[in-house]
Amino acid sequence: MSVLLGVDRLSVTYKSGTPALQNVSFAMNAGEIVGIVGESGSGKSTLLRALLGMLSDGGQYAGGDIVFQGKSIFSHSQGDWSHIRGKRMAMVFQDSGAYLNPIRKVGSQYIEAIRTHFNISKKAAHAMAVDMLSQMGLDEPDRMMNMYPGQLSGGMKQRTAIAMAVTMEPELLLADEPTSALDVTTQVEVMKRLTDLRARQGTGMIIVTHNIAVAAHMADHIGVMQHGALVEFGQTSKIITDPRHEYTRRLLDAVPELEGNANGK
Ligand SMILES: Nc1ncnc2c1ncn2[C@@H]1O[C@H](COP(=O)(O)OP(=O)(O)OP(=O)(O)O)[C@@H](O)[C@H]1O
Repeated sequence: MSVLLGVDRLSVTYKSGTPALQNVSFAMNAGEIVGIVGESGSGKSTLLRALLGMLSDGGQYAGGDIVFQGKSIFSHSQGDWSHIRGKRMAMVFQDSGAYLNPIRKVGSQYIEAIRTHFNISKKAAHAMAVDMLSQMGLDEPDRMMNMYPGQLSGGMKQRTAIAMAVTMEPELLLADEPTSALDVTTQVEVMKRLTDLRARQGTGMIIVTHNIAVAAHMADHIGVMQHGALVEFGQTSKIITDPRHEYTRRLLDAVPELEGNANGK
């Protein structure tokens, strides 16, 4: 398997002085799912934004390197990088669905997004969009294309946003709490669709979640963050059965039903 992403001693600080990432290192292969867990403020969102080259205001790289498909992201020109972003690497947020343009029909914004990356007809883009909406488990995707975002439920909007992000068949999908604003049934459904997508398209994913049980269920590797540091990173089965770090044990203890819980609770 080829290495998709290598993160080497990455550090990020905010102008406020907060060291948000401290010497974070890990690597993942193409088509793998990595789950990143940790408490609020531990640096999970900062990590995803840093990987995408999109630190929020006041954030700056303070050391280290990010190598995506064999090339440091810092060696790309701005233009090349924005092309990579959105096609080979895509991101979805907890409330991505809320960012759909409310005054344009779903279909017209979806088709436009596809055609900025693929030189294809509107008709072909329409077919691609409908196919991906149905793969995300949305009924009547043809009808949805003619609707405005305001006519869709929160779950439908979020699934549409995820569909739009993965239509370009990115090699890496960065997902920041992609389902936490959804009801539990929809969460399970969307997570299942994401694992199906990996099986079908070989999409590598980094999924940030508060919930180590979700990570344990989906991910091949789990990374645990605390105070900006990646305190533990390893194979999911190993992290669950033999956690090295006290903080990981505490996270696992909070989900007693998890199979293989180290303490057997
Ligand atoms: N734009 C910003 N300016 C200044 N400090 C920031 C900014 N964004 C995040 N931080 C700080 O950086 C640290 C890491 O924040 P980050 O949002 O990455 O954590 P997180 O693990 O994603 O938290 P959550 O689970 O609540 O989203 C925190 O101390 C936070 O206060």
